[in-house]
Amino acid sequence: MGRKIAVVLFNLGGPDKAESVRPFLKNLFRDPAIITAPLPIRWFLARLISRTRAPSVIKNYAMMDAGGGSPLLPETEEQAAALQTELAKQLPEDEVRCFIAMRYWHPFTEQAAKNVKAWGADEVVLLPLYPQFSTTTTGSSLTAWKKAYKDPVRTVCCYPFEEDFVSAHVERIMQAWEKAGRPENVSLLLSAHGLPEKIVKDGDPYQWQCETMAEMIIGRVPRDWEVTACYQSRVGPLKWIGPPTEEVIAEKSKAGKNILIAPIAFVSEHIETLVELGEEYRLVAEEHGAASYTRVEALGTHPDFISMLARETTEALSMKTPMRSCGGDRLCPHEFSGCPHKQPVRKAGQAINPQS
Ligand SMILES: C=CC1=C(C)c2cc3[nH]c(cc4nc(cc5[nH]c(cc1n2)c(C)c5CCC(=O)O)C(CCC(=O)O)=C4C)c(C)c3C=C
Ligand SMILES: [Fe+2]
Ligand SMILES: [Fe+2]
Repeated sequence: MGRKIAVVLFNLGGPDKAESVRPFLKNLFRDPAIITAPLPIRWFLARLISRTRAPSVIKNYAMMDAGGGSPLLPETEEQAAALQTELAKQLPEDEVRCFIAMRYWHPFTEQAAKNVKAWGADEVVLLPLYPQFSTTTTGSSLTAWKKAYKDPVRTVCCYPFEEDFVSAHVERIMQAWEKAGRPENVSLLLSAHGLPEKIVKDGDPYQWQCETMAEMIIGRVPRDWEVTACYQSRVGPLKWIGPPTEEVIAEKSKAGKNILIAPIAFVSEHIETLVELGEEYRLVAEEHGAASYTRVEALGTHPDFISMLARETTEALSMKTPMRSCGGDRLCPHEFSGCPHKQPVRKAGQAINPQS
């Protein structure tokens, strides 16, 4: 008799309809991983920000073809189904089921934990749909999971340097370039969701992982392309990491470039790709005279991405330690105290090999 293996896919979650936008935002801004202020202040800020932000955000959600809500859940369900099929092939002796655990909207992490328990899993693998580790995303989901599920689990923390993951991105980029008519004078923007600078200064490895991954992509696209890693979706008054995607678009547009823009920290389509990259930033490019503007699609169920997720899962199942990165053990250099691998710690300055 084989094992019952639960693979829990972490994602952010998105409102399912216009009325859910405000409570969804409230959940997000109440999270201490997002706003670090003490509890009463955080709850006050969450109420305030969700109330003031909701009207404009509702308009943006309405621009997508998802009934006033986010397409994130159906997109994640497709990925879960594809991964379950792939894992069934790779682990024919076992029974594998994928569960979705969203952080700020249904199906919530707590519900996913109950479902995993009720199913009677022998093994649980936590697999974030965030390729790069951030304390604000995977870290926050891990905290919520640990509160809800007390039995031992295995965790894949991140996979930003996985060969198939990087090459799937390069394939999507080259396909978009072909579809745009193979223009010359290209400026490729590798855009990731931003973070407040303070979170990175406090040891969050997300920016380092995004930019090291961007270097790997740069090595694989035509040499004459200009490539810039940049950060989108700034929220609130704090200083965020940069350069901001919007500013890079304006600058490259003024120079008459053919802009290709690829999301490198999102693996599915949602408000940040369809509306922000697809609509808002397109207007910025047009306004500043870009020769063309092409949005590269997110990976979705790209077969190489799904088989990479399956491989990470099976590797995690065969490891002696409960936490895995795409490099096996700890990927992040010593200075990133936010890395969830506490042991072993790399010494400062020790070279890393992203592909090892
Ligand atoms: C790479 C993944 C993400 C990081 C890092 C991240 C950090 C982060 N996000 C906010 C605030 C918001 N994010 C919102 C939407 C959103 N964020 C991510 C991913 C990351 N966030 C995704 C996938 C989505 C889309 C969800 C969907 O509904 O489709 C939103 C809601 C939209 C809006 O109001 O603009 C907010 C707010 C902060 C403050 C933050 C780091 C501190
Ligand atoms: Fe976000
Ligand atoms: Fe790490």
